[in-house]
Amino acid sequence: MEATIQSRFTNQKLYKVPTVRCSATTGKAASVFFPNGLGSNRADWQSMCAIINSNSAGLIPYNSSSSSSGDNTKAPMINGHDTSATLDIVPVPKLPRPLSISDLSPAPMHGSELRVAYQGVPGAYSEAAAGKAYPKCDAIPCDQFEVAFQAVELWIADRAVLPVENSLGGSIHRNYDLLLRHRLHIVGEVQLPVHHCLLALPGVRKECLTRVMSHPQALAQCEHTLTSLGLNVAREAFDDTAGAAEYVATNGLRDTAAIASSRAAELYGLEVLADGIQDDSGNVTRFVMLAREPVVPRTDRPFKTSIVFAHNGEGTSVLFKVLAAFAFRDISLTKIESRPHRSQPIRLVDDADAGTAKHFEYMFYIDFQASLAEPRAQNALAEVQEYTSFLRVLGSYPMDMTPWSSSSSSTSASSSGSSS
Ligand SMILES: O=C(O)C(=O)C[C@]1(C(=O)O)C=C[C@@H](O)C=C1
Repeated sequence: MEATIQSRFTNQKLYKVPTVRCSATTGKAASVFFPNGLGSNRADWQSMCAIINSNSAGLIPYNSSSSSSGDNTKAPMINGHDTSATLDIVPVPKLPRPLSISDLSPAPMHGSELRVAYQGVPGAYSEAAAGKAYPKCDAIPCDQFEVAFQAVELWIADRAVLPVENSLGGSIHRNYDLLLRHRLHIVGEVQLPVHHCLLALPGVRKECLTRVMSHPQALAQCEHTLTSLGLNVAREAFDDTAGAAEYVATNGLRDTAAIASSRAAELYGLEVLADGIQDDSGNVTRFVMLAREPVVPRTDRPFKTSIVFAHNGEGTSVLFKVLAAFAFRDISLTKIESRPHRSQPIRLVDDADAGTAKHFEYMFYIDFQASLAEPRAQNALAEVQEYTSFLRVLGSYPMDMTPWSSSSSSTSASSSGSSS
């Protein structure tokens, strides 16, 4: 079966492309031939959109007979999954390319004073968190958490905004480990209600799906809802939610859906098959803001302080003593996390500035509700220092007090479009 792509501006027929349609009876995608296999990366996708827009001959020119010659029964496969052309290709706006370890070249500024690094591509929840933390900032995508740290250290960005915990999936351990390895300071936090959508190419129905891709946290946050929607299909992890949406779009995957935000659907030309698919309507992710310099702690508004400590002596009572140091001063803890740390030594510096490498079994991370400007917090930390071999304050920063309600931020799963 073939169809035409028409110019959006002149209605002139530009190319003919074979289409794929899901069989009404089996729900399986029919095999089709696509003349120029769609590219598998952002550059290919953008240049393809440019080709379509500029009427160049990237696809088979209309009236050409070449599509009917040769083996035209096979769709190109991406990792074993069917791809096909889509008639609903929506050219994506020119999106910034994520920074990577091998390419940390500064992104152009868009007139904003503050550049904020986040992990993922445009449409990721981390981008939304950066916008919530710093409205009107220049959000800079990075392909890994590590790169976001480096971007701030190398003055390519002024801040990084990174997820540390989700109300359903728990801690994002990688960022706890990176907080320890890098020298940045936590200067704030934002809580972001996370409202997931099931996205697919236009015209694709739920019955056609053999795979759902997303960030592992997002897959975990939607596990039960996917099952209740009858989607007992393969799950595939991706670096970030919006990246999964982009991958489905750029590769024309009609048997794969992505879990991502509605903004990702708009950016990558996907349709929302189901809305609010997170297992808990109160799904929230906590992000921290990082900077090269700490904020000056204050007492005129609620502050939180984050610390990390370790102890390499004998005995199990250290943790008990540390917790008591806060309890006796009526300081509430909002988080305690332990991370195994045997393989990486920490360099400890003594009063004579002599460094020694020490191995610790575990690192303990604690967040408590007090400002470092408060004497009770300073006294608690002085006591903690006595019991431990290593103590570092990761930051003392204003708490995110924004009220949000689960009913306004997300709703229970509902299906829309052609998914029924
Ligand atoms: O993939 C994204 O969109 C992200 O911003 C990452 C991330 C995470 O790491 O937890 C952020 C919020 C959601 O919990 C799901 C994924």
